[in-house]
Amino acid sequence: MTQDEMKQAAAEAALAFVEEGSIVGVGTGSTANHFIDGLGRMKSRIRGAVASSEASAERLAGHGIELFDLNHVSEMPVYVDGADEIDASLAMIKGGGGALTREKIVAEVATRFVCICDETKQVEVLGHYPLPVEVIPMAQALVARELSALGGRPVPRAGFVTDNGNLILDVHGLEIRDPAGLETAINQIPGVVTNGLFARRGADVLLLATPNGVRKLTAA
Ligand SMILES: O=C[C@H](O)[C@H](O)[C@H](O)COP(=O)(O)O
Repeated sequence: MTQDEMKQAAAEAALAFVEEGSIVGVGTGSTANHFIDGLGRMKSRIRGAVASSEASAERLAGHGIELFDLNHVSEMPVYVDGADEIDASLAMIKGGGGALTREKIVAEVATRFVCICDETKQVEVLGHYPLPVEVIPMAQALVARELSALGGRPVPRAGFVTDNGNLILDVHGLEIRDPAGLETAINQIPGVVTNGLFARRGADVLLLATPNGVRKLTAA
């Protein structure tokens, strides 16, 4: 089974978490794309979706799924998205595709966060995958210095601009023993929009695809 087939299997399993007549929170990335395609097949059974990126909005619209402005949505039973790394407590690193800020906003409104991953994303300690930090451009040098002081090696993502018009610093070399603490600490740096740690609000359910099927894990 290829990695992409595993991503698809996790995404298909997440369709069971979609409630009839609801507005669905939709993530970004190659795994979320499989979920969007599945959602397209059941579009008559949902009201619509809130997208976490321009790319996902375009794919959802391509399936004829109605898009809702988050400002007009007060109830969203589920948010479904992939991750770059996930640990046993279901804390994650996200933002490999640069969509971390909108993902965190949409996820916050949802009652339940369902993470869809292939087994390569599961780790004991977060941080091998570089941690993305979205930064307001004029603060880039300041934020880079502060991230270095926290023990990381920030590298600007060359030629990349987020959907919000900002930059991404990918922070290498972190061994993240306290994900919620580091999430808060980085978000305190002036000029940081948000960082890719999803620990204060991690996943509630992990659908982890393996060659032997999809395992369901829930947060303790
Ligand atoms: O910004 C992108 C997101 O956080 C993605 O959910 C994450 O990078 C995982 O992407 P993929 O499903 O393509 O591995």
